[in-house]
Amino acid sequence: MDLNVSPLPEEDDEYFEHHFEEDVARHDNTETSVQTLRRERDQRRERLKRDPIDDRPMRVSRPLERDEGPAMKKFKYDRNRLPHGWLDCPKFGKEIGFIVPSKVPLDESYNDCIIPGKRYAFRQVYHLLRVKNIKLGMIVDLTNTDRYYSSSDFKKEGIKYLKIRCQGRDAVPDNEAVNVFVFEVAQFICNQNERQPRKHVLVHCTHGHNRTGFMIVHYLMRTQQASCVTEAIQRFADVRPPGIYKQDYIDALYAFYHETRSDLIICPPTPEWKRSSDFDLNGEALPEDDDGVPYASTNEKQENVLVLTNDDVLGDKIPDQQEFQLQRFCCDILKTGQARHQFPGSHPVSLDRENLQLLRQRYYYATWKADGTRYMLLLCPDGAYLVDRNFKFRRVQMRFPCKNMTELHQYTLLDGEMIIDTVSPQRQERRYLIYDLIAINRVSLAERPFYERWKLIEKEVVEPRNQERRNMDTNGKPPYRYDLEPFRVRRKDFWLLSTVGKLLKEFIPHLSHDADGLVFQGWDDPYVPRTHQGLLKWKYPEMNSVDFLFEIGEDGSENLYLYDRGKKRLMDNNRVSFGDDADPASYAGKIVECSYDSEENMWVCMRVRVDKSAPNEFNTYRKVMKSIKDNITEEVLLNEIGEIIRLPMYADRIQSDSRAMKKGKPPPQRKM
Ligand SMILES: Nc1nc2c(ncn2[C@@H]2O[C@H](COP(=O)(O)OP(=O)(O)OP(=O)(O)O)[C@@H](O)[C@H]2O)c(=O)[nH]1
Repeated sequence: MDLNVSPLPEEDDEYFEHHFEEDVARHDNTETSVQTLRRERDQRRERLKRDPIDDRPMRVSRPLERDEGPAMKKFKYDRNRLPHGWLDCPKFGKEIGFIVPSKVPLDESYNDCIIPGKRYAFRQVYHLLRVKNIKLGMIVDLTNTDRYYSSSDFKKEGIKYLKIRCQGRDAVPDNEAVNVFVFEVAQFICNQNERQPRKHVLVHCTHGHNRTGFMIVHYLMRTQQASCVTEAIQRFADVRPPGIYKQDYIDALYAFYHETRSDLIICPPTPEWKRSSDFDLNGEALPEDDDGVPYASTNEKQENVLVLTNDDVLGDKIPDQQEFQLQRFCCDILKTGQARHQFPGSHPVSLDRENLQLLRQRYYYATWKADGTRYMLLLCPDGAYLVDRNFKFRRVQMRFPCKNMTELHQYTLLDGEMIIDTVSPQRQERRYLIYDLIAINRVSLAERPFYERWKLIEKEVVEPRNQERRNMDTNGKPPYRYDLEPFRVRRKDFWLLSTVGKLLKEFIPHLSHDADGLVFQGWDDPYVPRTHQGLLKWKYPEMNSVDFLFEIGEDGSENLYLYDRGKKRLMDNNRVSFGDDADPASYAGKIVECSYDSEENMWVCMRVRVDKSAPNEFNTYRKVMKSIKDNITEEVLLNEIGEIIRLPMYADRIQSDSRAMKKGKPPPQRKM
């Protein structure tokens, strides 16, 4: 079938005038009716200007002729056609909390096509809700077009209007759109003055079933008004029968929340009012989305990503305002004051001859320096948020029950490294290695000694997940599938200094992920945000590195920059090599991590840091250079540690720690 869908803009005005005259001729010629008709004509014209693509007529069942004739007029008049099945689709459902699911209200310009009893514009919405004693405070429009009504009057009425364009049909709303929906609706409902009557949120797509139901199910899940997907889908179906009637949407919800599909949920058949209109005259489904907008098929299977990398972007973007709130929480808990845009995570300094003395003065444990991507992880009841080094948050669908096993964590803040374990040549697993716990359920632990925080990681975070998983396994089919989460979670191990030799020679070479050195962690230290002079990192000398900004000057010069108190600083006399075949121009504007080649007296680019947007501070560079010059080799380090552990202060504490471990407390050493 030849579908001609191109709008004919040059003929629009003529078309509107023609129909205006026809309409006037059909009505009595009173001033009011002419005025009403003129207003309707102008509204149609406005809508077309606003949304020329979406408003064009698409559903034509025969080829168009280029001449002006009755067929053309009929075709053009279709631009005000009703959405398929709209007329007989029930207007709105019962409230679910403070949300009312609805079909799209169509403004007065559609009145020609709707007999009075069936009209459903915002005038009718206000009236019908008033009868039910419901006050409307917010409208969420999930349609993919602006052709149904104008939103310009809502502000005057004191109603918040939110447009989230969702294509519909085969494509479920994307994860970012869901994040916006849940955040905005929750903000609106929760921030209302409790002493005043609560206002409701009207959510509509075209018919108020699939996209609307999908969003509401997400909302119920994330606000914990439903304990599982089955319950949420059922609750929506109860208030807006028959609920979601697209199998793909139901499957996507189960998949998103990592739940096994329940046999209790059977996808209802397409309602009668929709079915009859889903086919064209030839009985074929038309290639349109639910709003009559052509859509690109999303059925093409996404390529399976076979190789995991540390640069993969994990999780989904969240609204800026939500990000700001979460940033504020982290800064408040760590008391980092005004600098809210800066990542507040603790950062170690390089080991050199000077700070090596700290190992003698304070009690340290050691761990391998896992080489993946640094994230803090903020656990909220509505999901978990990965916090990267740029202090950007992305939502991941993870489950973190509390120790009491009935609630989920509410603002628990972790710190750790995301690594990729190569389990076998064919199998990789992403794993988050937690090495610190900064807050539990909004209570800061930052002042508590490290060893307490470290113990609590297992008790409060890891063990409840494992226990729930075991319980589910013994109860039969688990509704929640931990194995489908985007990464696994484990506490990172720390060892007595006396085992550093073993750590370097036996443990690190057999690790199933990359490691680039050691971290020395003060066992009694509080959590220190940003640079922590007492937290020490030792890197294999060839891995000591600096992150530069690389740029090519107008004269073709290759320049390395650092930051010096926030300003770009050119590092004169520092040269970089990218390898024989590499084109330096392809690195321009990027942050490059470089190691130092002492023989050639130049930097060697190891990789591009896509996780960082700024180079190292000059101060960091100075420390790295010092540690390169000091050249603390494995041998120097082990000799030094050999002496330290014989010091009385260390020997005593090592003994008491070892005794404590033997008394049934889990030893920190564990095979991976
Ligand atoms: N504190 C701590 N950090 C660890 C541990 N294991 C791995 N790391 C990582 O080590 C990083 C610090 O080492 P750096 O070599 O400075 O890491 P980097 O990402 O290259 O940082 P820059 O050189 O400053 O850009 C931390 O940000 C963590 O990502 C650990 O057990 N404890």
